[in-house]
Amino acid sequence: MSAARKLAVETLSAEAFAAFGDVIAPEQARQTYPINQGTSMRYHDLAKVDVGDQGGRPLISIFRAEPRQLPFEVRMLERHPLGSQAFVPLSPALRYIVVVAEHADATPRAFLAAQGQGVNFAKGVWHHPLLALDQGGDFLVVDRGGSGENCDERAWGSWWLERM
Ligand SMILES: NC(=O)N[C@@H](O)C(=O)O
Ligand code: NI
Repeated sequence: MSAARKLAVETLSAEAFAAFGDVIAPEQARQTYPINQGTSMRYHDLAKVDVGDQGGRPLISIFRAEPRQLPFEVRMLERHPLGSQAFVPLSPALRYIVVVAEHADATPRAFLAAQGQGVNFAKGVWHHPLLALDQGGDFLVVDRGGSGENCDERAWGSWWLERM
C-alpha cells in the first residue's frame, strides 16, 4: 500500500497547465475584438473543444457541485479518451482545485483556479472529478455526447490535498 503523500497546490496558469489543456480566461485569448457595434468584446477561441471522435457531439451542461472538504484524499483519476471536457465557474467567487497527471501512475499535480478561471481538459487527460471548494456552486461544462466508452477510471494511490 503506497504511503499517503501531500500534494502541493500550484497557482493555475496557462503555461503550467499547457500539457493538460487550456485555461479559459479573457487574458488567454489570442484574438480579442469588439463586436455588436462595440457594445461587447469577444475573447475568441479560448479552448479546443475536441468531441467529434466516433460521431460525438458537443454537450453544454451545468454541474451544481457540492463543496469538497479539505483535507481531501485523491485516490483515483479519470480520463475521457473520446473528448475534451471544459469547466467554467458560473460565479467568480467559486473556487475549485484541478488535479491532473501526465500519464498513468505519474505523480498528480494540483492547481487552484483563480477567480473566474475555467479549464478545458484535453482529450484523454487524466484528471480528478470536479473538486469545488467553500460553498460549492454551478459550473458550465462543455464535453462530449455520443456512443462509445468515454470515461476510464484508475486507482492512483493516496494523495492528500491539505486545508488552504
Ligand atoms: N462524470 C462527469 O460527467 N464528470 C466528470 O467527468 C468530471 O470530470 O467531473
Ligand atoms: Ni471528467
